[in-house]
Amino acid sequence: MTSPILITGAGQRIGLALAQHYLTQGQKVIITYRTRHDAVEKLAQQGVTCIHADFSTDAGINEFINTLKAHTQSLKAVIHNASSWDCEANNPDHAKLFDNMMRIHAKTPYLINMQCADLLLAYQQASGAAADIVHLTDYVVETGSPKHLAYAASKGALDNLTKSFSAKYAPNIKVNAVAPSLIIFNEHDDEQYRAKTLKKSLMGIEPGCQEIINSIDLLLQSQYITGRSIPVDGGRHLK
Ligand SMILES: NC(=O)C1=CN([C@@H]2O[C@H](COP(=O)(O)OP(=O)(O)OC[C@H]3O[C@@H](n4cnc5c(N)ncnc54)[C@H](OP(=O)(O)O)[C@@H]3O)[C@@H](O)[C@H]2O)C=CC1
Ligand SMILES: Nc1nc2c(c(=O)[nH]1)N=C([C@H](O)[C@@H](O)CO)CN2
Repeated sequence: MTSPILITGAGQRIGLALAQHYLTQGQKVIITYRTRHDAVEKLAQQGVTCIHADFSTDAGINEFINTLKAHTQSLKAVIHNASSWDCEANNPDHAKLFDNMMRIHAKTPYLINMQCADLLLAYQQASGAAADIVHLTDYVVETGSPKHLAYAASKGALDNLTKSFSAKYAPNIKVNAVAPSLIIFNEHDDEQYRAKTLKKSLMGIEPGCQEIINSIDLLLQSQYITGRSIPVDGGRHLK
């Protein structure tokens, strides 16, 4: 049984780099995308199962889960990558912002993990190896964020779900998190913001997606690590 790896929000940036990495390794890959970027077309041409999913409503989450189950009977891993880095300054309706952050960063992974565990168990029973769930959280789980309060709280909820799901699903499914700080800038980030951000870590670099790929590969290759969060933050906690 060649069980696929599911990566959510893989139409661009880190999720796309992950999809390309596992595709190159000959691994079956399923991705979700919200916007059909050109990169999604290319992934589809390369044999990746690309499922449209908008996790901004409960119905959208449930629709995706039903579509996923129509595409596969097993999963080697689920990588919860889909995310929206929204701030209070740009979202005056704070109640709506809070709901949106919690839905994309906590409710979506929660419902997928609750309703798709059977697919992960099918992989474990066929292979004898534990399946994997990986949550992409954020360094701000440790510190909070005065400019992204709802975002940070929702990533904190996802960090806590890592511990709960690890205990719930062990030993057949391992559940871990990767907690990045700066990995890649956004195109609209100006020079002042980039310079300020680079100074926040000891390493002082924009490391790129390979750092996340390396961290997730470590988790997928382990048969022992579970319930943990790998910080990928350039020593920001010591600055
Ligand atoms: N980039 C960085 O430096 C850092 C990243 N992280 C975390 O790493 C992960 C990947 O980061 P990055 O690649 O920058 O992520 P992006 O900001 O590029 O978002 C990834 C994808 O999530 C999708 N998405 C957003 N909202 C929804 C939704 N409601 N329904 C479905 N899909 C949605 C987006 O779709 P669309 O293409 O339609 O917009 C996008 O393609 C995220 O979890 C992020 O929080 C943490 C710290 C630093
Ligand atoms: N979904 C996203 N989450 C985050 C992003 C991003 O671009 N998309 N970027 C960051 C920053 O790089 C931050 O870690 C450093 O300023 C945080 N989360």
